[in-house]
Formats: sequence, C-alpha cells, structure tokens
Amino acid sequence: MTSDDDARVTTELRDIPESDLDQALDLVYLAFHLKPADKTRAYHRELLRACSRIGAHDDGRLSGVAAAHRLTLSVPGGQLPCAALDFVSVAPTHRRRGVLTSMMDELWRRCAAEGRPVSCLWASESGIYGRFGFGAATESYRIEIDSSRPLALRVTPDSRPLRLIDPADAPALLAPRYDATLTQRAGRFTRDAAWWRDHVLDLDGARGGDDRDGFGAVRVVVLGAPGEVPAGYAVYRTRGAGEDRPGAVLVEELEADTAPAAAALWSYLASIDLTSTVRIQARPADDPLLHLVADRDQVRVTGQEPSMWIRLVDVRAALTARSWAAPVDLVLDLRDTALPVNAGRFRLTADPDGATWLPTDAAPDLSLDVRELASSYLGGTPLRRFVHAGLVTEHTPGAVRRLDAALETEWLPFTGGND
Ligand SMILES: CC(=O)SCCNC(=O)CCNC(=O)[C@H](O)C(C)(C)COP(=O)(O)OP(=O)(O)OC[C@H]1O[C@@H](n2cnc3c(N)ncnc32)[C@H](O)[C@@H]1OP(=O)(O)O
Repeated sequence: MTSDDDARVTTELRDIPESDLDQALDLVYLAFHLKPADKTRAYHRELLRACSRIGAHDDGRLSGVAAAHRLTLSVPGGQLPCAALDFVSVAPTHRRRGVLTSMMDELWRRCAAEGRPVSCLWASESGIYGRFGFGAATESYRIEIDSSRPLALRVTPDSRPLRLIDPADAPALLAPRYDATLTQRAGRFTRDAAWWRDHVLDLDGARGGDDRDGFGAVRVVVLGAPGEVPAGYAVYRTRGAGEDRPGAVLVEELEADTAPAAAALWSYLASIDLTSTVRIQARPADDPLLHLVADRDQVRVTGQEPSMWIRLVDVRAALTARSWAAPVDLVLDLRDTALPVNAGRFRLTADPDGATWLPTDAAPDLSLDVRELASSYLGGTPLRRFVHAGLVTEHTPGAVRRLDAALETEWLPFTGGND
C-alpha cells in the first residue's frame, strides 16, 4: 500500500459547459506539462468544444477531464460510431483516487446513450488502459529510406503525371482517394473538411505545423491528371541539410491505389534534391513498400509501436457489425470486469453473411478477456498469439485457429499518424 491508495475521492461528474473550456484546458496542460502557443490553445479549444466532455469535480473545483470526439471508425466490412477518448487529465493533487475510473464509467454510459459500440484512444502510457478493457488494435512502423542513392524498385512506377497542389485544395482532391481506404483497411476514421484542414494538413500550423523539428510547410503531391481521382498522393514536409544533419523528407501520409502508384510516389519522395533521407512516421506493418524495393537495406524499419487502442463497449453490437472471412461456430467465455454487462458465455456464429452473439450455457471453446478480443477485432493481432502468451485459454483444440481465420482481413488495420 502507498499513500496513493488510501483515499478514493467523492467525485461529482458533470458535463463541462463551454464557459469552462479554458478551465478544462488549464487542467489538461497542468497534467501534460504543456505551455502551448496561443494558436495551439485555440485549436485545442475548438477540438474540445466539439467533444462530449466529462468533468470530475471535487468541492466544486474541476479535478478531472475526459473528452470524446464523436468519430466514425472503419471496421472490417463497415463503419461504426466511435467515442475517441482524448484530453484525459487528472489534477496531480487527485491522482490514484479513482477519478479516471469514475470518468470511464460515465463514458460507458454516454456511449450507450449515443449508440457508440466502440471507443478508442492513443495511450500516453501503455500501462493505463488495459484495465478498462482497451486493447492495442492497430500497430504502426516508423520507416526510413536511404535516399542518398536512387530508390531501386521491383515494379515499374505508374507513369501518370505527379503534380504539387495547393494544400488548401487538398481536402476536396484527396478525400475520394482516402475514402477508398476506409473499405480496404479497418482502423481509419472518416474525415470532414475541417478534420482534413486542421488535423491532417495543419494548414494554420496550430499543431506545430511549419516548425516540426525544422521541417517546413506542408506539401501535397498527387499522382494523376487534373480532373481525375488521384491514383495516389503524399503529404510531406522537407528540411534542408544542417551542419550535423542531412537534408530530409518527412512523410506524414501516403495513399496509393496500386503498387505502381505507390512506387511512383516513393520514387518521387526519395529523389528530391538536397535531401538524402526519407522519414515516415507511421506506416502499416504490411506496407507493400517493404516488398517492392529491390534492395531491402535501403528501407529500414526504425520503430514499431501500438498505435490505436480500442474498447468494445457493446460487444454484441461490435461483433455483429463487422464482416467475417470464414464460417465459425464457437462458445466464448468472456471476462469484462470494467463493463460486466458484456461478460458471460456466448455462442458466436458467424459467416461471410453475418454474425450472431447469443448467451448460452454450453461449455466454452475459448476463455478470454474483452481486451484481447479488442486487439483482434479489427483483424490486427491473431488471438493465437494471446494463447501462446497464456492470456487466452483454448479448451477445444483448433478453436483459436478457426476464430482467427474468421477474424482475418486482407489488409492489416492501420491508423495513420495524423489521425
Ligand atoms: C487518451 C488519453 O488522453 S491518454 C492521456 C492520459 N493522461 C495522462 O497521461 C496525463 C497525466 N496523468 C493523469 O492525468 C492521471 O494520472 C491519469 C489520467 C493517467 C490517471 O488518473 P487517476 O485518477 O489517477 O486514475 P485512477 O485513480 O482512476 O486509477 C485507476 C487505476 O489505473 C491505475 N493507473 C492510473 N494511472 C496509471 C499509469 N499512468 N500507469 C499505470 N497504471 C495507472 C491506477 O493505479 C489504478 O489501478 P487500480 O485500479 O489497480 O488501483
């Protein structure tokens, strides 16, 4: 026991009214040790204003904040309303006394009231959210291309023209190409024009924009003739060489509809004069780039980390909303301590036409926790990895293989670095 454990505080949970947005931001900056520029604060204010906002109060004073963006998440075969948790902060005077726990309970109530079967987040620390039933559901690679020499490729690049466009025109031009990725990969969010402008392209520089580690203004290159939906595009910034560092290209987003289109964009980015390295912040683990290069030593994976965590708030709604790659009929014994309404023994019957999730008394084929189910839900980590790790129990030999085959997706789920 530590002194942290002795006093759970009585927390009054209320909506944070618009008049208290600045007070809420002050608490967020206190918890995250931030001192943002005025335009960044204004950007955060607008983001927070659009969120569902939970305030924890102790003796009338704000001691905790949790906010949820109302987003739509792509899942295999469809899309689901999602509560994307953000701005989670508890005053240092009130930490480890159950404030976050009570805000999470309120979040579940709001998800049920608003019909949001899933919640998601980016974790500031990986140790926090598993206890609330979140599992890491998408993963991203950091990649570096050695562009001091031409990028050697095994496929012929798409020969259509590459054009630099005005970033202000990008939301309208890029949206159709991006939207096509929603059906291809789970783990992506639908975007409106404001989300493109402020969040993805950072046109006003409120997210750090023009001065990210010396990288300059955002550039947008598209592949394809004017008037047609681009076959691909890249959002990037560049930095000239300094005394102790090479000139570099920083890729923030790249989408392409075919391997030749991707090859054309990667070749372009790796051939910009006065740069000798291409840094890519977030790519899917199954990025074709890793295979289409002729010399794999030219492309290095420099980091690998969990990206988005998800929580199946309404397990039945989430499971019956996704598509299934193969028929499966199994009994699952599901643990869910944070949301016991999901817990129990259920028969999952699924095939490519749909799924049912019904309570049963039959003996289970598998026992698992809701957080492992979350990690596998989008087609990310196969459940057998958790069997190997001793976290999922297989009672019927072969059951986990059958469930993995049904959960599998053609492409791994991915959530980009700028979402
Ligand atoms: C989606 C996002 O916004 S991520 C950002 C999260 N916020 C931050 O990192 C800002 C700085 N930190 C904070 O504001 C707070 O410490 C928070 C929000 C992380 C935790 O809030 P608290 O009110 O202290 O959490 P609470 O008391 O409800 O703890 C619940 C449980 O989580 C555990 N826990 C809380 N924080 C952490 C942590 N950082 N690492 C590991 N475990 C943690 C507690 O020990 C407790 O465990 P128990 O149930 O076994 O006793």
